[in-house]
Amino acid sequence: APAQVADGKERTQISSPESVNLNKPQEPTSDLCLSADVPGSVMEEAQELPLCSCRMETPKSREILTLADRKCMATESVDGQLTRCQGAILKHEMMRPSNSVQLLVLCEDHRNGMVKHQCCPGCGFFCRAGTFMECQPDLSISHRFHRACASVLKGQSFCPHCGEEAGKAKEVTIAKADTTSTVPPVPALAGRADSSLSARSAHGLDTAAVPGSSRSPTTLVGLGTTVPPPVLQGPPRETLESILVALDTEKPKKLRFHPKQLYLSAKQGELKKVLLMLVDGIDPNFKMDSQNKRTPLHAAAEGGYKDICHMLVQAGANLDMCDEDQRTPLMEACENNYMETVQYLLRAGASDVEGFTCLHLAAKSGHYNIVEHLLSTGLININCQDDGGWTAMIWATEYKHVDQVNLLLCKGADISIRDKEENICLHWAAFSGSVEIAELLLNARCDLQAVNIHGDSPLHIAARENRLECVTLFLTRGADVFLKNREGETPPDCCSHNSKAWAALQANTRERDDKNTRLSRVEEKVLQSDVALGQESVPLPCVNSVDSEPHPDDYKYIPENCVTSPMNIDRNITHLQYCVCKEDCSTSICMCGQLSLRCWYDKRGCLLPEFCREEPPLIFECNHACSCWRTCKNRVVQNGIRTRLQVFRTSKKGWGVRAVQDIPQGTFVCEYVGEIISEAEAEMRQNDTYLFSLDDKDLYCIDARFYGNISRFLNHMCEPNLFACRVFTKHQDLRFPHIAFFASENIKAGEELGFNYGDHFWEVKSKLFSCDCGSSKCKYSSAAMASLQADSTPEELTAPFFVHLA
Ligand SMILES: C[S@@+](CC[C@H](N)C(=O)[O-])C[C@H]1O[C@@H](n2cnc3c(N)ncnc32)[C@H](O)[C@@H]1O
Repeated sequence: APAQVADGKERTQISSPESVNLNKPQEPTSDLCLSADVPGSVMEEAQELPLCSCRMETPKSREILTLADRKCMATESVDGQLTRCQGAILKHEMMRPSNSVQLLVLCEDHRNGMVKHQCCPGCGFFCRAGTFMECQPDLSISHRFHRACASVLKGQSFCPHCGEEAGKAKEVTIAKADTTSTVPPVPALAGRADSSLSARSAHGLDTAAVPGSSRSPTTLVGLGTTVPPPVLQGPPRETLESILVALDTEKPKKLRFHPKQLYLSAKQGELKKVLLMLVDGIDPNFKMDSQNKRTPLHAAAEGGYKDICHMLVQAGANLDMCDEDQRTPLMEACENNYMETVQYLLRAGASDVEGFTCLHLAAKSGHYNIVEHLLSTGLININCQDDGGWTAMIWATEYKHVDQVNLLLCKGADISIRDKEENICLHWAAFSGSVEIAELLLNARCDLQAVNIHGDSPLHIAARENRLECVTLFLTRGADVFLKNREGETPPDCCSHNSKAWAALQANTRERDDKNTRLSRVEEKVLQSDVALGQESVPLPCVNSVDSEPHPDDYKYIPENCVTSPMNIDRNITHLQYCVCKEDCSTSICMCGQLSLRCWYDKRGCLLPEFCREEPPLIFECNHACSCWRTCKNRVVQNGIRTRLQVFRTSKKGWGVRAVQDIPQGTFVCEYVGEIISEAEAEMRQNDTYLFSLDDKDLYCIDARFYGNISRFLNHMCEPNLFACRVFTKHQDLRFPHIAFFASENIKAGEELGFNYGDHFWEVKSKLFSCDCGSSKCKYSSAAMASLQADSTPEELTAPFFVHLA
């Protein structure tokens, strides 16, 4: 059942469709600015306030020296105008103001400036003339940086040298100093990136330019572009690919960044940093061990940073790399509803994985547009099943995404596909209680009678989950309320008795029972005109309108108890109490009232209203030692069956007995007749189905298995309409009373007759079957007995039981 299936199913809680819409993440656009608007948790994890490294030296690097042509690599920025120093180098140790810019070999003048914090840690350019910010933590030091290069954390700006609040820094302007040589302005990276992207667009890829590409070089500098000067001396329109290739050959061997930073920057949408790191040679396919071996492309796709995805792909990121959860970057974008990123990745050649696919994820997450787009590519199999056998239709159904179910139906999804436990999507609609989806599926001819490996139909599931609307829908569509699963449970057995679903199922069961009864009257077959073969005062027919079972003939009908071995019943007439009434024991002079022969019957032969049914007294009827007439009113049970009864085939309990006429309360209906045997004999009998104990100590009992009358067909009822009394007639041997059944209420013609078999019977038998009396107060249905079963010992299963007087 989905309850069972669902236990095995990976069940990540997701937001409801409503909350998904409300909280729908906006597709972010990458920006060259540091991502101060990245959610706090991500930032905290990733970003620490940087402190400058202006006073650190790094040993010389031969490659850099070659690149720098042994000239100072310092760049002065004066109000956006960049100039290169190119002064002579005395010391080869390299310096830089922060680890986010390239290491530089510097002339003595700039080495001094660096140590005095005159180089901006954000962009790596010197601030020695023009307008810039100055933070002065004490009188002896001043830290210079560009306003736009301030460190940003949680929306607050700080001095990138010391971390002081930038608010405390002041803007200073210093007159333009002489420069040793002037170089042309640094060409904008965006110009090259543009051409690179256009080159890709020729191959059908996204033509989106690097954000900020419209900015002027000055603005870029102001924002702190950190592309190192040597690289920027190339032709202004070269492609990104050529930059990367060039850098790959020219880059210093020692990397300036840890590969983890690429992942974190990709995750935070820091395009500029990503670019810088890629240029610096960081492996775009680096796998984060602490993040399930996810790659930067996973991180960028998860955040919907399409441009970063593009950069990573350009730099060689593998589109179909799976993390430890077998998730691809495309799946990340799908799950988080980033349509543009999904479109980009698909166009870039991303493919879906086997098993749990993007389509499953999008269907589960309720992203209609993504599902629609995935299907529109024609690359995705709409019916693909994941490792639980679940299809996108099943996921959308379980998570109640009605629109998606509709979409999948329109696109031809197969609704008969079974998962690993053989549930179809209608089981899942029942499980989640989505009546709207259930109706859509039924209208699409989904099989209402389909059962899973547990034998559960969708109605079983809806009942178990107390999904009233689904229960009602299924019942109106003709679901079988009597269908038993592998545990022998019908749908009503699956739900708790105070649930609304149970009430609905019960009402339906009765309705169907009534209908069956009405129909049965028409189609009923009379199998035997009289099971008693004329031995009773009234004929007792046997009918069947349920199945093809012939009338029961594996017993001998007897109208009175019999013995098969001597019981030594005391039949001595002198041992009898008797009355001396001269008439019919109804006159005022009747003495029976003073004897134990007290008459409990009214003149119709019914028990008097004051008769205690809960603890019935022994009834002594008048006998052949009495002086009253044979027709006296204290003789009822000994006169045998007078009520019109019928043996009939029930739908679930084998044979039963019903009234053919209305029976007033207190009427004697029939006696439990059979073979009187001892307890020892009963112990040896294999079949204990028809045993009825004659006393509380189980010394003797009646077995109606081989010899019996119509009472052997009376079934158990939790709300019985018969009750049993011990009655003495021709003998008064207290060990061997007659067991007589009287009507405990007014009974209508057609009603089944039954008595309460008692707790002892069900304690033993509930391990083998449950009660099908159908009463709303049933104590022994499978559900009600589940707890009792746990308490019983296995021996009880084999012990014979006796039906006792309740
Ligand atoms: C004394 S017999 C009653 C007649 C029986 N139905 C037959 O076809 O012979 C008792 C057996 O009937 C069945 N039975 C009686 N009452 C039942 C009930 N409420 N629910 C399920 N089975 C019942 C059980 O198999 C029980 O062992």
